[in-house]
Amino acid sequence: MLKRIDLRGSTDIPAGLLPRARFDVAAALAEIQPLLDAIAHHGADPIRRVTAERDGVELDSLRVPAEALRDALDSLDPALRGSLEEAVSRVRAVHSAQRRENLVTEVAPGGVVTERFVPVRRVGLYVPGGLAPLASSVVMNVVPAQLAGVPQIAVASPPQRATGLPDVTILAVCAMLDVTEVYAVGGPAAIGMFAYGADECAPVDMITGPGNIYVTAAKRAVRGLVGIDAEAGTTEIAVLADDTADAAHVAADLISQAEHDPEAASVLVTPSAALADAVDAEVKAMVDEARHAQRIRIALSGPQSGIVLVDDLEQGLSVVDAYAAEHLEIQTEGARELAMRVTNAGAIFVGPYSPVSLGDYCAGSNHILPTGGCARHSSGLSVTSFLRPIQVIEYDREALAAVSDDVVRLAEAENLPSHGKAVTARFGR
Ligand SMILES: NC(=O)c1ccc[n+]([C@@H]2O[C@H](COP(=O)([O-])OP(=O)(O)OC[C@H]3O[C@@H](n4cnc5c(N)ncnc54)[C@H](O)[C@@H]3O)[C@@H](O)[C@H]2O)c1
Ligand SMILES: N[C@H](CO)Cc1c[nH]c[nH+]1
Ligand SMILES: [Zn+2]
Repeated sequence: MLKRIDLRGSTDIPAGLLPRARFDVAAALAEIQPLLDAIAHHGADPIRRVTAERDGVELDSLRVPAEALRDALDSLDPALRGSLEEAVSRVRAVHSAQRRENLVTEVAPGGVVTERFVPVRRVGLYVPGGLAPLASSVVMNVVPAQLAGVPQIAVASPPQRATGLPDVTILAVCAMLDVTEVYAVGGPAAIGMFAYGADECAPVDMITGPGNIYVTAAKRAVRGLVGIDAEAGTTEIAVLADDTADAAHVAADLISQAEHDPEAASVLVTPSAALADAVDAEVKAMVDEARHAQRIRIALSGPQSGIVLVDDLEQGLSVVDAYAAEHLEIQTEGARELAMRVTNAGAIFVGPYSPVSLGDYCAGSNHILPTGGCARHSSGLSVTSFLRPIQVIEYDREALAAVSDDVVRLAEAENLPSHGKAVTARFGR
């Protein structure tokens, strides 16, 4: 089911040889740009129209009423509530450590630069709810935003056909975390609503959260007007494994992420042809038993998935760095040491007992992670995603005088003498 790419004997890793989806974010952007333009010009009407067409829901108000949030929490199964609370407490533990104190540096006597970490004022958090209602993505979005001190938090998630509201567990988690501003809007329409404002929803300053390729494209389109986190699009897993790995575990992990989307990518990188054969056999046996067998089969047999054969773990490391997966599992001898040498990955899962699905819910790490190679330059969602460092510069007379000749010389070198004069004017020169 998984195609083979044989890189053994290659000295370089041509990007075109690595498994990637054919339909990319740029192509999706062309499809949804007219919807974004319509929302920018006409507000809620195009949102109502696309929601009726695609989600089968005629929206009256975009906003979820407060009583629906309360009812959802009241009806939440106690065991599920306990598991959600466990997830929240682990995510809070890890993310609390990311909070930042002001940094004060005395650059020279009397010359101080203070770096203040200021939270974004208003954020729109997207929670997927198309193929699966990702209540855990409420936790992964809201907890870091709250710890950063963001004063206004709005959440959007697609309405479900049966209720006309977002999934009931998603609503319950919003209520659990004291989020009261929730919208029954999904996909690129939600991103447009957050960016431009519509009806009751005032425009936000930043949009975060995962979603399908159209959500990702919409985030790319509005970037600049608003801030965004990484492009956290269609799920990917890469597993770097040698013959110490358990083929059944590797297969289960590849399948777990393929379950998200027919476009999801599952890639095994291994120097062991025997492991490759064993994983392939396990995958074939397991897929038929899976609840979402059809979706998984499409994902695993698509051009975005496959098994890459390498000479050794060193070449494997180069391949996974070039691929820059959202999730990278390392199931090899000396896995921790290898993990510390990886430079490009959204998150790294080390050893036989750290599967990606642990990180999806309960590791304490964040599951909103960069996809499509964006892990080369972006990172997963964190408290710092919601904080902007603002530098405050404060020099006294003596400190400015001490460095004035340098400023004048540097300004002259750039043919900007008035810059120098703005300093010397303070000393009657
Ligand atoms: N990278 C990450 O951090 C991460 C985390 C969790 C999930 N994910 C990914 O999130 C995605 C969730 O996708 P999903 O589809 O299940 O839910 P979704 O909520 O992202 O998208 C569904 C919504 O999009 C709308 N929509 C779909 N196509 C559209 C189009 N062409 N124009 C306008 N609206 C459109 C639907 O009507 C619906 O409202 C999956 O691909 C999953 O792999 C990524
Ligand atoms: N694996 C997803 C990130 O790509 C996150 C998730 C949420 N629920 C289950 N999984
Ligand atoms: Zn997952």
